Amino acid sequence: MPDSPTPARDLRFPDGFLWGAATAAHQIEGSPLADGAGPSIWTRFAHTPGMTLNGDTGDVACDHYGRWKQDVALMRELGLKAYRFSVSWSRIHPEGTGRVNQAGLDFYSRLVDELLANDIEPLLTLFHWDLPAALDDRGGWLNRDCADWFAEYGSTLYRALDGRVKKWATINEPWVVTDGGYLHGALAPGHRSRYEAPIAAHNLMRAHGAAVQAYRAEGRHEIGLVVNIEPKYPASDSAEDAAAVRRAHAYMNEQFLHPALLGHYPPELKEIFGDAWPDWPAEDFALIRQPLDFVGINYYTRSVTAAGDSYPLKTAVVRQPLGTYTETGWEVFPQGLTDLLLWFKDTYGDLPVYITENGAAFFDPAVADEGRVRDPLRIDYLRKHLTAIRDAIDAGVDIRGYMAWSLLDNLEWSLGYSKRFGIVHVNYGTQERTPKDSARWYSKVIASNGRTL
Ligand SMILES: OC[C@@H]1[C@@H](O)[C@H](O)[C@@H](O)c2nc(CNc3ccccc3)cn21
Repeated sequence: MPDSPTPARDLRFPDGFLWGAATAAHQIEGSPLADGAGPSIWTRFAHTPGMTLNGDTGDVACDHYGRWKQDVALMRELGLKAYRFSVSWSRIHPEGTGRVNQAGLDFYSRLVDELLANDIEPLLTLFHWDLPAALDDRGGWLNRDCADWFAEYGSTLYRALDGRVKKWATINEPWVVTDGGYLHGALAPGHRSRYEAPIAAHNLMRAHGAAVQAYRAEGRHEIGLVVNIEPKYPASDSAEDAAAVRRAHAYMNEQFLHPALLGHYPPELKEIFGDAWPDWPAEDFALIRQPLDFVGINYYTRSVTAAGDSYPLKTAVVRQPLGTYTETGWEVFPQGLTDLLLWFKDTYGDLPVYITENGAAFFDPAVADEGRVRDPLRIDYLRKHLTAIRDAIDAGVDIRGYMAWSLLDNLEWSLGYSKRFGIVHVNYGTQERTPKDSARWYSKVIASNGRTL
């Protein structure tokens, strides 16, 4: 008798697995100064000549501020169970603190009600990089008062929305904010200082802790932190490359999760920043380390890492000759997501995890005559990463949901509108939305809870 064929693997995801898609305010809303909103650092940065590709700004973006109702209808048509979005702080507090702009609150209140009316669960991110310009004028994340500013802003939203919003995240990707905005300067506010970066990073985490503390006083549901992490693999078995991996892993993957979940920094950060790494007050870690209900992990790629001359890590990322790369130059490596999730569980325990971002920019064709956008590479990317998540679940990682990045093609920060991550195509001239093949495929995945992967 031939061996029984390998049983087809049941790829079904756990009952109640939360399937959704993600966006961020500055990237889709447009109308940054409408209805009493104050400017953010991204409005200021994008209007500074030379800061963004082609001088692209968020003045119009996807006009979600005007088209939010049709966008929710589109989410409903696609069968999304959840929608991760961020709130523009300066719509709520135009000066960052103090005066509340009711029209700004009303926009998000209407959006949340429309989501709930369409059986879509809102996942709200307080801060997705668009700091009020008025607070940057007061030092921004370099000012220790930012913890109080952020807690005040969070409390304004908790009081207005908690109960309708039951899953909150404080900060999206503190690593990108500090590495891009304070160390290398490619992102707003465009600073380039190895002295400022650790201060901004530490204050972001103090602000995270203060916002969680404020939530425990005002809110009755769940709150977490969202980080971008990626596995670092040595380019060779040399001691130099092993040390480079250790530095790169500490700098990206542990710099924020360690203080938030363990109450201390990895020792490599002092090695990396040297005299630019302050001695932090012990009481800061009691503030930062607040019990969380979940962690959001944004996963895109891995880094094969060698010793090198990058600043300040002294590493190099080694391109893989046989690798597949996306339009943003990121290697497609789904196994890295499984490896990373197993590391997270081993390091931080059984805290629930949401994959709060995963997706890719590929060169998508224009909308074809029959109204289709063929994006097979994106379907392949998403399928492989969902399979990698399934592997991690089978290995015991408590993964509660998946938010595809992104619902819509949108403004890719300094790269402007040059990179399309959406499962829905946006014609920026007409603002027409066209679900890509990946959106249609994802709808079937959601409807079958992963069986049709
Ligand atoms: O780049 C795609 C998305 C971006 O549009 C989101 O706003 C942001 O949350 C986001 N984070 C990453 C993670 N990686 C990253 C690395 C270097 C610079 C910027 C992002 C990718 N993305």
